[in-house]
Amino acid sequence: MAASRADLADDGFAAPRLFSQGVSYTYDDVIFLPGYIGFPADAVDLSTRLSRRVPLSIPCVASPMDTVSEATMAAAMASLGAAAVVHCNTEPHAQAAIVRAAKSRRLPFVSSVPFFSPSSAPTLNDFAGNEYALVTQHGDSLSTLVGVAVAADAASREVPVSVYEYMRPAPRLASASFDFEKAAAFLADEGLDYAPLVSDDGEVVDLITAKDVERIRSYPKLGKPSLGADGKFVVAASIGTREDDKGRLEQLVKAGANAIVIDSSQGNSIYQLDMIKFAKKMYPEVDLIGGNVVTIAQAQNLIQAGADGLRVGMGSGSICTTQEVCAVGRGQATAVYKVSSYAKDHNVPVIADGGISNSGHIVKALSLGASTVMMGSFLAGSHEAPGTYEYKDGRRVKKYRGMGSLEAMTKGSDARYLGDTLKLKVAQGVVGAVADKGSVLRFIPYTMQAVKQGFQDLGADSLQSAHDLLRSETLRLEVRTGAAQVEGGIHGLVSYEKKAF
Ligand SMILES: NC(=O)C1=CN([C@@H]2O[C@H](COP(=O)(O)OP(=O)(O)OC[C@H]3O[C@@H](n4cnc5c(N)ncnc54)[C@H](O)[C@@H]3O)[C@@H](O)[C@H]2O)C=CC1
Ligand SMILES: O=c1[nH]c(=O)c2[nH+]cn([C@@H]3O[C@H](COP(=O)(O)O)[C@@H](O)[C@H]3O)c2[nH]1
Ligand SMILES: [K+]
Repeated sequence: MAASRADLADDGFAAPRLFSQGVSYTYDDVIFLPGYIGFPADAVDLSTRLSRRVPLSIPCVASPMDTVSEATMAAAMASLGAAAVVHCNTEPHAQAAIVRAAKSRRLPFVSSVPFFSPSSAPTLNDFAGNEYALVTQHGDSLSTLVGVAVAADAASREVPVSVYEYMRPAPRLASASFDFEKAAAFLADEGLDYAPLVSDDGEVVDLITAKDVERIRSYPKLGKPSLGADGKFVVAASIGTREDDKGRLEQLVKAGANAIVIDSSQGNSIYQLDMIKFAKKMYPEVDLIGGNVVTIAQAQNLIQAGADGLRVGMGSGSICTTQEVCAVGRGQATAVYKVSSYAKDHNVPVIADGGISNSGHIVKALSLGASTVMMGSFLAGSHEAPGTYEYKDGRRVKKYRGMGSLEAMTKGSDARYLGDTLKLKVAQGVVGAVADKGSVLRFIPYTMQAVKQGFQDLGADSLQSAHDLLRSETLRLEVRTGAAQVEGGIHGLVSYEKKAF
């Protein structure tokens, strides 16, 4: 006998019913009921939008944090079809330089190769762990390339000598517009171990080595990169809402930032509304992402002011203490669902920001209406995040800190972060460390494969299809009890090894 309509309607809750009970739920609280699989997992299309006019091929965004998003992260994320938002905890010209660096190439990395002038006498330390350095007329990227210095050659001298005594002649130059396959073919065809990359206007942008090629070849094949209308990598950048952020905004737009994120924990402020209106008037061609918001009323104000995207999440971040300190915020599943259900009617994509620690959280965020997820801790242990690895209790870790931590506030955002309005500084974030996760070029593709499998289980072959299932109330979900959450995790084993891929 076929199940009755009433039986079907009673099996699990539709989202509007679940999220209207006065309970703040987060990702782990809820679980989706499976749908019908009518297609292979590989057929799932994860393409999406960061904001109204910025398409991405995968729904991942790196947080605007100084331990997450600088040039290397931005280039790697764009080459994967995702995007990074370059943080603003630095001088405007330095932030703009990061945006420019990431946009000046088509390779999935930015190496921090040092530049020397021919007369300089660097020590091995000056190579900062790099095997090579570029020698240019004036020791900067804008002057003519005259040679390449090899660290081993510097190390073999008893005392530092001028670079020109041992530098090697500059090999044939590769174009900074070469993508990875083209650059790899160039090195192979020319039989080179390394080649400097030079932009169309003659700036020496970087150096690619055969070792880089080998390393990148060991990762999953790169997909469709995120390219803007300018044909360059999509790179976003953040600003604050102070008067001097207007100058920062101008520099970022000039550097080619494809989207601007106004970075605040509580976006529904007169300061942000004024900044959105100003930016939309001055730079109508650049997408503006407002936030953070967690309610429909907040979202409404930002959308009315002209926001092209919304960042959703308050207190959900792993390093975040806002809910504890200020008693405001919302469970992230509820926040994403509520804001998305309003923003969709205005064609404004939602970024689910914070609280992502596994692929299941990504499936949940996207199926609850988000167009992308923004991640801090998930990416901060990667090779591409700023900073160097350290050892803590025998584990290789990288520092990860909240932008509202005392340490980050005193680093640079002092003025913007309370400094000039409040005499007494109170932290809303902590400083910590996260485990080494290897390269984002390796673990993001695996994570996206897991997300595709989740979508397949739901019966959604795209983000749009997941959103349709949600809105038509075909997608069913339930709250998990504490015991159900324990059951859903690994349990009852004496020991185990957890290896995701
Ligand atoms: N997503 C989250 O839950 C949270 C994120 N954060 C992160 O920490 C960093 C700092 O966040 P916030 O403290 O919210 O920064 P914010 O710059 O928005 O606010 C800091 C303080 O400055 C004030 N302010 C801003 N513009 C002003 C102006 N033009 N004139 C006078 N006063 C002004 C604000 O009202 C607030 O009191 C950001 O990177 C943010 O993403 C911090 C807390 C929570
Ligand atoms: O309360 C906070 N205090 C802070 O100091 C802070 N710094 C960042 N953020 C927010 O956390 C997000 C990253 O969260 P995850 O590590 O969970 O991915 C980020 O994307 C931000 O939204 C903060 N929140
Ligand atoms: K938190």
